[in-house]
Amino acid sequence: MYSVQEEKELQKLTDELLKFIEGKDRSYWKRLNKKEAEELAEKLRRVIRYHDYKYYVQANPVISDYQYDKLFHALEDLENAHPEIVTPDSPTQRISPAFTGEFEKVKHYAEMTSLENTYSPNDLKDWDRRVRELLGKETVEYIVEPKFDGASVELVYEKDLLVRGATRGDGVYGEDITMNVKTIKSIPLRAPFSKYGINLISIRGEVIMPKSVFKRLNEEREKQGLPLFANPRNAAAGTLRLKNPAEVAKRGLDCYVYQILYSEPKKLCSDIKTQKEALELLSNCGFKTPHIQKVCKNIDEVIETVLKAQEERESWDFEADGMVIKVNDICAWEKLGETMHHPRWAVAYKFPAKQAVTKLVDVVWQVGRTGALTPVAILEPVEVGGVIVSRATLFNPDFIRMKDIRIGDYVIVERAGETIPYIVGPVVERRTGEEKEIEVPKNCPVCGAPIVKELDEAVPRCPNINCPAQLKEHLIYWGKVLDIKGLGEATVNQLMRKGLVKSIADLYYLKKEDLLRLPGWGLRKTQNLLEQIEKSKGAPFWKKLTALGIRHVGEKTAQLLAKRFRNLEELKGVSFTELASIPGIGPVTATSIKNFFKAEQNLEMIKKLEKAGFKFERTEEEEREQELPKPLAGQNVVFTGELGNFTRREAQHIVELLGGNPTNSVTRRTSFVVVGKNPGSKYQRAQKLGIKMIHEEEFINMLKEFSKVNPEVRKILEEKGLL
Ligand SMILES: NC(=O)c1ccc[n+]([C@@H]2O[C@H](COP(=O)([O-])OP(=O)(O)OC[C@H]3O[C@@H](n4cnc5c(N)ncnc54)[C@H](O)[C@@H]3O)[C@@H](O)[C@H]2O)c1
Ligand SMILES: [Zn+2]
Repeated sequence: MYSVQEEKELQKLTDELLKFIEGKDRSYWKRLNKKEAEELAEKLRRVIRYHDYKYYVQANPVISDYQYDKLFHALEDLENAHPEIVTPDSPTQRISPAFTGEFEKVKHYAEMTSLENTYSPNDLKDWDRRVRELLGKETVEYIVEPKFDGASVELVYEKDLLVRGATRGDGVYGEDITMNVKTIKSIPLRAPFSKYGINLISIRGEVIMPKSVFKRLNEEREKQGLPLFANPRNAAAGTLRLKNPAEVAKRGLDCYVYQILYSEPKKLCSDIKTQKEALELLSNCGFKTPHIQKVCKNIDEVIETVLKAQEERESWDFEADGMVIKVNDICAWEKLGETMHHPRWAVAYKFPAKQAVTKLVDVVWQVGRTGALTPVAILEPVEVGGVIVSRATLFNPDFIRMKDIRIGDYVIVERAGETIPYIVGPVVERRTGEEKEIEVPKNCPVCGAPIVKELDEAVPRCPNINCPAQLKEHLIYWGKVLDIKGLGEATVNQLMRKGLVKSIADLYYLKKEDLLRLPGWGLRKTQNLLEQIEKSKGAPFWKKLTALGIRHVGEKTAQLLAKRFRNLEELKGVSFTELASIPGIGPVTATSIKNFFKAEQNLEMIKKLEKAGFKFERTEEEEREQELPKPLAGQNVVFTGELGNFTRREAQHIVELLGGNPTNSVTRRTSFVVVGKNPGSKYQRAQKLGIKMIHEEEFINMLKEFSKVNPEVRKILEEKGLL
């Protein structure tokens, strides 16, 4: 959507505007003439739209919320001072659209607006005064709830059944994410609304990722060398947009609901009179509602409540970025109405950001267990929300480039709950000219191997399989893939600690005497391990390739490669272009393979392995199989539904044996679809695309025919009693 050049320019404009609007108020905006006001407004709109895109669509904001709100308020004030310059597409006139384009658009039952933000008790008093004036009342009763920091959703129930879940989108239209929403355990699939005389109801809530879950997810991602989520909100929003509901289900999302948007035949105001009553109804129907929902008789009590919550929020298991104050009387909502952007009957009180400014002294690069290099900022120690912070993550080099962070800069550090402290950005105004650019090291800080970059990732990596930072992981993986019993984590730890294994190849030079000297190692155990290691020399070529742990070369890819190349020499010798053009490989995997063989350390290890008799070449059995006819060669086969005679994995394996390519999704390139019992959405998709479909029986008949030429397949069919 935005080119790198445009992004740079917009970042620069953002900084200029933030500086420019600082300390300016309504009286200043009033003094501008129409042309000046228009020009300034257009600039503000451009940067706000850009930050909306980063925040809502990419879930990757590049300025703090506080800075964003400053820009937004400036635009609001400017437009208020010059009503004639307002355009219908101004961000103040509508909720920023957040459509990925990957889901179907649906219209909400009622508009899902945003909230007005306030930052101090005084702001709240002003807001209360306006509410009382508009309602013509001495005092107004409010209700205070946490402001959950997640992704807003609309849930629709018809005759007690959950029929739809949608994102907020642009407030009027959202995206249909029903499949994903259904995987969230705290959202009931059936809720007894009919007991309360409701046939149809649309409710609003927030899907969040609990802090504890978020922490685990990021730890997991770090292990896998995947980019980390900056905070639970991004993680929740990102998860809801996954295309695979099974993956969503694994992520441990939670949901709190806090508003009835629409219901029938029971109506808001006439039947459901207060927000408190609405929350109780939702709770009685089995939903999670805010754990704080305090009714306050006036604004002073509200202020007391929000300040108390501000103290306690660290102990909540979800992230909240403030509290929401609503007029309790629902009939008053209509009287107060709303702007294009937010209701007048509710307001958010934002907790002060846990931010601080300090000096970036240095950047060190950490090598993760998968070889990923992560830049870590070394800071002059500073207190952020009650904790002393001296290190913060800079995520990856792209992040550093995007924000133009330099060594010696004063930087804004933010910490949100369980989140690792991170750098929001530099304080450009405080630059002296002495700052230095941050460079990605050319060599691994742990082992010295030249650093490589994969095509699809922002992370630089150390490609050396024997890099001390990675060796342990690789040894365990090696043992697992080659089925070396006894080479588990405990043994690997022992071998590494005693210095017996400094490289994978060392496994094949282990001596009986050395092992016997290890605590707890008798003759049996020692012999077993040595035998297992010896046996691994006879593993198929494709398994040996898998064991190398080259990024993007899992079992399937390794099998492809082993079919194409007889040995490692052939694979090493092939050009990038040729490698990348093999179906199922592509440029990303090809780059990764080439990178692997670029590291001297890896080549040396392979030599050492071969010297010990561990040969990277096809076994006789693999050669024989290679010569069998491949009747499904070049065909992409998809399975849907349950098969009676095979597991999904078995069926896919048979297709592979016959030279075919089992894939998981139906596209125009699919050759045919095998349909089992209760087929899923792939069935409809195949129908729509006019792809050939066969039933399991036909599939088996086909296999019977092929088994005449392929003994492997014959063996499987015989074992299953199908021949
Ligand atoms: N940093 C950036 O680049 C950037 C960009 C765009 C937006 N933002 C931030 O997002 C804000 C706008 O986002 P927004 O429109 O989602 O508004 P918001 O997050 O400030 O507040 C409104 C949201 O609060 C949620 N909410 C949580 N608990 C609630 C409760 N109990 N009752 C009612 N609503 C509740 C709702 O989903 C609602 O959409 C901005 O003010 C800014 O802080 C930041
Ligand atoms: Zn290294």
